Amino acid sequence: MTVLQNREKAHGKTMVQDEVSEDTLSRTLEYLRAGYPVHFSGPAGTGKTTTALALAKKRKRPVMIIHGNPELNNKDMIGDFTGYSSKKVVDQYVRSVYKKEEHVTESWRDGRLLEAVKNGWTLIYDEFTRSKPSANNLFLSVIEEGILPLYGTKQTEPFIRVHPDFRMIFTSNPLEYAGVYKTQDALLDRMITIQMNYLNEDREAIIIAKKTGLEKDEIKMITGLVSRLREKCSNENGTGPSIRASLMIAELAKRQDIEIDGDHQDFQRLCLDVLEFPIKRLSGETEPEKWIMKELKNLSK
Ligand SMILES: Nc1ncnc2c1ncn2[C@@H]1O[C@H](COP(=O)(O)OP(=O)(O)OP(=O)(O)O)[C@@H](O)[C@H]1O
Repeated sequence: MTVLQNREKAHGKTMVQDEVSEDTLSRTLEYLRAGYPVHFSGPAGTGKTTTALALAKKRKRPVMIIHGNPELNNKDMIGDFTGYSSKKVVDQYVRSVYKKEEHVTESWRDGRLLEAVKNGWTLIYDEFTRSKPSANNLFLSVIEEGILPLYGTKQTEPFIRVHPDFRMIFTSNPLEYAGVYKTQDALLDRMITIQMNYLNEDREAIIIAKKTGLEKDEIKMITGLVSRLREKCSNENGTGPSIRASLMIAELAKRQDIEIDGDHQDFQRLCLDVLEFPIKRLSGETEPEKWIMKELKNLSK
């Protein structure tokens, strides 16, 4: 279970903000305040989780994170009995009298959703479409009726009421991604979906400069290279490498003191290592090294 007490840095996800992302955050914060769940949807590496964490931090409430996966079920969400605890008292104070009392109780552990709902926390449900749609049915009652049904839990109450401070932020990848389930329309209909897309090379360079301490102009060579390759991939009806690839190249070049120069052999090797496989995988291009080397030529100093 992941509970963040207003600590974005715990995931290394400190958000670098500019005017556009500040605007997104302030708009979505208003939606949350009004009680609507917010959903960030878009390709991998477009900053959905980073934005969700920064938004949750703005509420200044503890944050519970659930990561979507096909194994997730109602027991993870609501809770489960974890076993038995027993208490036995044997009283032989009077020798001729033998008195034995035994109490057995079941031990209950709250699930993640129940805990967040009860305490009025902010819930981030990251990549929620990776869970089976049936596991997400509970959210319909939470959003629509303001109750969390305690199905099949042997609890005496049939449901608990949602705390008035409880709020939800969802993130998801597009349906074409491997391992993503189609979400019930009824659930999508009840949230405000913000489409996230790749940032342009300038905005990516600002983020990476802040994260690595390298000069923005140098980083722009990397983000330019990656975004041109991304464009080529999308022309082939695929998706391309994300900001993560640019971040890897920048961090590794800095760490190994490699000059950011398209003619430099070590830099070429690094770019090929980072980019060849994702381009091949995402676009289906059989000779990605040719694309990369051609773009690197334009980066010569
Ligand atoms: N505004 C930003 N400030 C700081 N870092 C950022 C920002 N946007 C993206 N990043 C960095 O880019 C990378 C990808 O971001 P993030 O994990 O938020 O993307 P995502 O859309 O949730 O990806 P996925 O769908 O693969 O989970 C991370 O390393 C993150 O730290």
